[in-house]
Amino acid sequence: MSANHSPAGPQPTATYESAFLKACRREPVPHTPVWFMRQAGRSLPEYLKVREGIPMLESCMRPELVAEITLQPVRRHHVDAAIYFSDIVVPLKAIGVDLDIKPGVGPVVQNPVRSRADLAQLRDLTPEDVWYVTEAIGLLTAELGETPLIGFAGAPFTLASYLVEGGPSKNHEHTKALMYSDPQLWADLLDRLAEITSDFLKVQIEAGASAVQLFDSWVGALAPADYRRSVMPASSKVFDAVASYGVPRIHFGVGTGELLGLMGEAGADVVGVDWRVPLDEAARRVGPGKALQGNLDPAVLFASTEAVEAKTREVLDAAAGLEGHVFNLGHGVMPSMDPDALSRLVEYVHTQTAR
Ligand SMILES: Cc1c2[nH]c(c1CCC(=O)O)Cc1[nH]c(c(CCC(=O)O)c1C)Cc1[nH]c(c(CCC(=O)O)c1C)Cc1[nH]c(c(C)c1CCC(=O)O)C2
Repeated sequence: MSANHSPAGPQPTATYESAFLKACRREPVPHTPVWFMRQAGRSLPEYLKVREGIPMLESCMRPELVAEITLQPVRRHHVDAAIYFSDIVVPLKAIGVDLDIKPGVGPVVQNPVRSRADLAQLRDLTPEDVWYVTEAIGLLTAELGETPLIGFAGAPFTLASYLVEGGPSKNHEHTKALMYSDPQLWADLLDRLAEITSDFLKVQIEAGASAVQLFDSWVGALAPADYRRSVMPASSKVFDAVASYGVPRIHFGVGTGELLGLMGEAGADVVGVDWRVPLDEAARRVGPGKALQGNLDPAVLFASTEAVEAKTREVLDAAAGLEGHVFNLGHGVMPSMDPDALSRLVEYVHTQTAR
């Protein structure tokens, strides 16, 4: 376990004093820190080159390749944080769930989880199951210097959605059917996923990740009362499980305008906001004591440089009164984006917010 991340609490280091971690802790920053969800990936020619012929899940299990792909956007865009290259289904694959990531589709699960007997697929995760994560993070922290590394995991609801549907889904119909018709099985499934997710995040923090993001990408499909009753206990369990490490915990979902307060309450230090709610309004919904992350509409990156700057200015203006702000897109980088536009955006935010 690295000295930086002992349960006794983080020690002051150059990484600890980075703009990204300061913003997460709601401390004054030299400039607004920037990173992008899905910053590593198909928008970068250097990514396409090193991934050539290697299936997605296999690439997540090769430490040198993971380190290289994670570093690519840091070198190119000068973002303020790296995000560990992996996928939300990696811990499920690691415990033996029969699944694959199909290009252009996403995660596909061979035997969807729909009955109590299906829960047997979900055994505990051990650090040995994901040895490559520990090894890759070791390589990364050595290379990254003071740039913090963000670890991540899928949140119980979003993982459950893939497991129950068997693949990507628009309406989450099997998932919601299970949640409403068998609340006990649903609660047991989410609790199981919370355990696996907690253990997966602990591996990443103990290897050297200085922050974690819990992706609940699809939870915006739920009404607040259902979120509170059927999802929040499992997400809270994950945040509680890693609280003692003292690293910032970020929580993000898409279409979560009505859930922002509850997602903060679940135990996040930083609440991620998509592009649908301006950050000043998001801050009112989340309440005091939390930093916010976001929230430029990713599609803006397809517009002219002037339009990108004008829309970015709107985000920065709405963020002016926040306790802490990490600049990001409202969702991930898309494969067809121009990487140069992303590099220019990082520089624009840095120069506009230099203090
Ligand atoms: C829902 C979700 C998934 N995976 C993830 C989420 C949550 C974030 C979000 O809301 O976008 C998380 C994820 N997946 C990936 C990362 C890498 C780190 C980063 O942000 O830079 C992260 C953080 C790599 C990836 N994960 C995936 C790719 C693309 C596959 C490839 O490059 O061959 C990458 C770079 C595959 C994947 N995996 C998933 C989808 C929907 C897809 C896209 C399928 C496709 O369009 O081909 C599931």
